[in-house]
Amino acid sequence: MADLIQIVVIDDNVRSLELLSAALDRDGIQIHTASSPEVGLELVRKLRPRLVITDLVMPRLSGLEVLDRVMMTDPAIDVILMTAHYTTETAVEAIRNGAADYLEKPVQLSLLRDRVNRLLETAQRRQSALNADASRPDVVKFEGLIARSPLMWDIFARLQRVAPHYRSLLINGQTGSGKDLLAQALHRLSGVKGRFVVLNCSAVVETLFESELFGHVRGSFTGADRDKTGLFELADQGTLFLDEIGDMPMSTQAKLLRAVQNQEITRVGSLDCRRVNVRIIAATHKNLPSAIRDKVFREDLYYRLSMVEIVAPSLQERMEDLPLLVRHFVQRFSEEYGKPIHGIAPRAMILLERYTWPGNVRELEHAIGHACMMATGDRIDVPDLPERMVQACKSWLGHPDGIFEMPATSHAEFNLSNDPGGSKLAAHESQLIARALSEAGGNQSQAARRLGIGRDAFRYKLKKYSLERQVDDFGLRN
Ligand SMILES: Nc1ncnc2c1ncn2[C@@H]1O[C@H](COP(=O)(O)OP(=O)(O)OP(=O)(O)O)[C@@H](O)[C@H]1O
Repeated sequence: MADLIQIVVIDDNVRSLELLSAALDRDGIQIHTASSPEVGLELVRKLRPRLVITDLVMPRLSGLEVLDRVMMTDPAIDVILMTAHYTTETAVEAIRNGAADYLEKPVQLSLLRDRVNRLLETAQRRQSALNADASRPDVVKFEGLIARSPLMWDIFARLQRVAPHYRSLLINGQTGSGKDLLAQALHRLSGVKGRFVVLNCSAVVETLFESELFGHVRGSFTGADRDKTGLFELADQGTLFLDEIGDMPMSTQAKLLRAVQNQEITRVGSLDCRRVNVRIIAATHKNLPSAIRDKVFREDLYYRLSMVEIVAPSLQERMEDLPLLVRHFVQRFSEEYGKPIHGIAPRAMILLERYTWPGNVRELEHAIGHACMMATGDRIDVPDLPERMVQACKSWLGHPDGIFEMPATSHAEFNLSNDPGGSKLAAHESQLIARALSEAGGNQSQAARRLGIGRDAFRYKLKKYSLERQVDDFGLRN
């Protein structure tokens, strides 16, 4: 039988304890209650529960102190705080300090059940994504984002935590790293009823910014031949995503700040204020603190937006996600183009692993799209990849046509239908390296040449697959 999930509930109001326990009671869960924070913390130390739900205001020890002590005991434990005095600021602050969620009292029991189930489910899926068979797309997907790296699953957990509470949020990350997908995920997770409205700030002419954001009335400027609804109004009760916020002119930044703070807008050429209820997600690949120093970005707007900041990691920082992303894009494009492409030749996969991906996932998506279009057989090979990448790779390999000289089929087969995320490829690659070394009698330069890769690349692979001992067995020969 699977282990029961342990939950500790702490509240000095016994009636409230009973209600919460009854609401959460279901198969697979064991609930422990404590009517004082001290007893609750003792239970936490003894049981190491999956989740702690605690009241914020209690005699002797507040919920925030309980949160602190639980984090010290085991930061992996999720803590939900409950308070009768909910504000966005305190919620965000508590989440910054490590809380998993922050609920208003009296707690709506269906909402509590929903949030608890989501937390438990994400923890479970994170575990599955990090472990074993990551080839199942449902296991390695979170709101449309594919990942198995701990870095990304930490971000997914943060998204889930802040989504119900944030009013404005900043996503920072290199171009093509998935900022747009993260913003969409946040919008969906926030549960707001309104639309997800996007403005790409780098695509708007300076003079039209205000009218885009706030709308205008007919006749307010040359060309304004009818009333126009601005994006703030379109996003009412929903989310406004301001992509490339670093490209917004200073004059518009001041007006944006006012609109975000007051949740009020005025159409250009009108005197009427309109109330709106809009959440703002801003994204940029720029370094905003340095833009503030250069006086092209307002500090007050930055602080407002970065109340919560999410950093999207580059693909280089999470290369363990590469095989999954390759699989995903090959599947997508082979369906799109109606071609029976089932995999990628090992030497092409090696090239993808060695490339530095300055354009991140978008560049990978384009590379695989290109390769699927070019492929003549049932799998992608090096010549199918964009020429620019192959050229870049040739120069690192130090042997102009080395990668082409490697056998395309021999030892390794990256097959989409049965390879769980590249582990098989790695095993084959390590065999290939070991064999080349043995055939070259332990001479690394020769073995590298046989494989058509540079010495540094060869050394890196030796280290990666812990094959250095094999070199020692031959004695060091170069
Ligand atoms: N984790 C992921 N799983 C699947 N697809 C992804 C992932 N991350 C990014 N993509 C895809 O890569 C492409 C680029 O992603 P996205 O537009 O979200 O990046 P971005 O950081 O917003 O880029 P830019 O800075 O240029 O606006 C999109 O087609 C997106 O679907």
